[in-house]
Amino acid sequence: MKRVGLVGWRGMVGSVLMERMRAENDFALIDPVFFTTSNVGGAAPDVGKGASSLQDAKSIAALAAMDVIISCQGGDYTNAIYPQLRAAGWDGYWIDAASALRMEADAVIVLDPVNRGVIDAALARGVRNYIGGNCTNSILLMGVGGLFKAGLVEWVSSMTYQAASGAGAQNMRELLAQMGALHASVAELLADPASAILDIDRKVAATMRDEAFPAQHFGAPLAGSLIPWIDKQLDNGQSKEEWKGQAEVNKILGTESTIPVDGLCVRIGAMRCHSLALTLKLNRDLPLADIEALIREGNPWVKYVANERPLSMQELTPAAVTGKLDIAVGRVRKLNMGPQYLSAFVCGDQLLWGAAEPLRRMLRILLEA
Ligand SMILES: NC(=O)C1=CN([C@@H]2O[C@H](COP(=O)(O)OP(=O)(O)OC[C@H]3O[C@@H](n4cnc5c(N)ncnc54)[C@H](OP(=O)(O)O)[C@@H]3O)[C@@H](O)[C@H]2O)C=CC1
Ligand SMILES: N[C@@H](CC(=O)OP(=O)(O)O)C(=O)O
Repeated sequence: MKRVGLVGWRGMVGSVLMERMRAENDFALIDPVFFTTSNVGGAAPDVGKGASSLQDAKSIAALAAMDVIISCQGGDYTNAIYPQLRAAGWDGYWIDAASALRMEADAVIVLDPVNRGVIDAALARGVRNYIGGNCTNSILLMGVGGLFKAGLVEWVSSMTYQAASGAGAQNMRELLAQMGALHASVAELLADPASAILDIDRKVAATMRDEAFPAQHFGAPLAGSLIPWIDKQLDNGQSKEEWKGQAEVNKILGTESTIPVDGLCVRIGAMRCHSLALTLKLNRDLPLADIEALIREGNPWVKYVANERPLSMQELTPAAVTGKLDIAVGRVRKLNMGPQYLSAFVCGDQLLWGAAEPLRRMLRILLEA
C-alpha cells in the first residue's frame, strides 16, 4: 500500500478533501500519514486506520518517507518545503492545491475529466508533480470543456462572479459579519412595514461606508456591494486571477496554439460557488442542439440547464449548486454579434471541483497506475 502524506488536511480546502476521501472510501486504499505545522505529536484524525499521531510537516526526513504527498497547506509552505524535499533526493509524487508550482515545466495541472490524456502522457514520461488548477479555470473547463474538446473554441471571454471562499475561511466569516452588520443597522426600520425604503437604504449605505464596518480581510465592503479585483495587480492592467485564465486553461488542455482567454474577475457575496458569464467565439456556426449535446457530453458532472427563466433561477445559481459536484451550465444562446458567438453561464462549487476533487482523483489515478 502506498504511504500517502497529508499536509493541510484541517484547513478549509483540506477539510473538503477529507470529506470527499471519506465519502469515496479512498483511505481504504492507502496508508495515510497526517502532518501538521502546529501540533506535532497530537492525535491524527481517525480515518478507520487506527490511532496515530501527527508528524512534523517541516521534517524533510519524515516527508521523504512518503510515496505520495498531498498538500493543501498553501503556497508559502510549498515554496519553503518542496525544493528541500527534491534536493534531498525524494522522487515521490507531489499533489498540491496551491498555485506555487502550477506553471513550472515539470508540473501538470490536474483536471482529469478534461485532461486525462495530458495526465497519462505526463505519468508515462515520469512527471512527479500534479497540481490542482485555479478554481475559476477548473470550473470553466468542467462546464464547457466539451466545446474545447471538439476544437470549436476560437476564444473565450470570461466574466466571473467569485465567492468569498476563494479568498479563504476568514473572508467567508467576514462576508457574514458584513451581512449581519447591515441588517442590524436597519432591523428596527425593517420591522416597521410603514418605514420608508429610502431611509433604510441611506442607513445601509452609511453603515457600509463607516470605518467600523468589518472589512479587515476583504479591504472593502462585499455584502451589498462587490469587489471588481481579485489577487495582485499586474503591469499589463490584468489582475493575477485574470492572467491565470489563459495561462492555465491552455496548460490544462495542452494546446499547441494558444486559445485566447480573458475577462474581468469579480468578487461577489456568494459563499463558495464561483460563476462565470462566458462569451465564446466558435470557429464555425453550429446548431444550438449540437452545441448543447457537446456541452452535455463534456463530462458526467455537467448539469445542463435549459435557457428558460424558471429553470435558470432555480438551478443555475450558487444556492442550488453549493456543496454539490454538479457543474451547472445554462443561458446558452447565440448572441447578436453573429451565429458563431455564444453565451453560457457556468456555476460550480469552488471548494469541490475548484480545489479538492481534482486532487483526490489524481491520487486515485496514481493508485491505479
Ligand atoms: N481557498 C480556496 O478556495 C482555494 C485554496 N487553494 C489553495 O489551497 C491552499 C490552502 O487554502 P485554505 O484551505 O483556504 O487554507 P486554510 O487557511 O484554511 O488552511 C491552511 C492551514 O492553516 C492552518 N490553520 C491554522 N489555524 C487553523 C484553523 N483554525 N483551522 C484550520 N486550519 C488552521 C492549518 O495547518 P496546521 O494543521 O498545520 O496548523 C491548515 O492546514 C492555499 O494554497 C490556497 O491557495 C486552492 C484552491 C481554492
Ligand atoms: N484566487 C482564487 C482562489 C485561489 O486560491 O486561487 P489559486 O488556487 O489560483 O491561488 C479566488 O480568490 O477565488
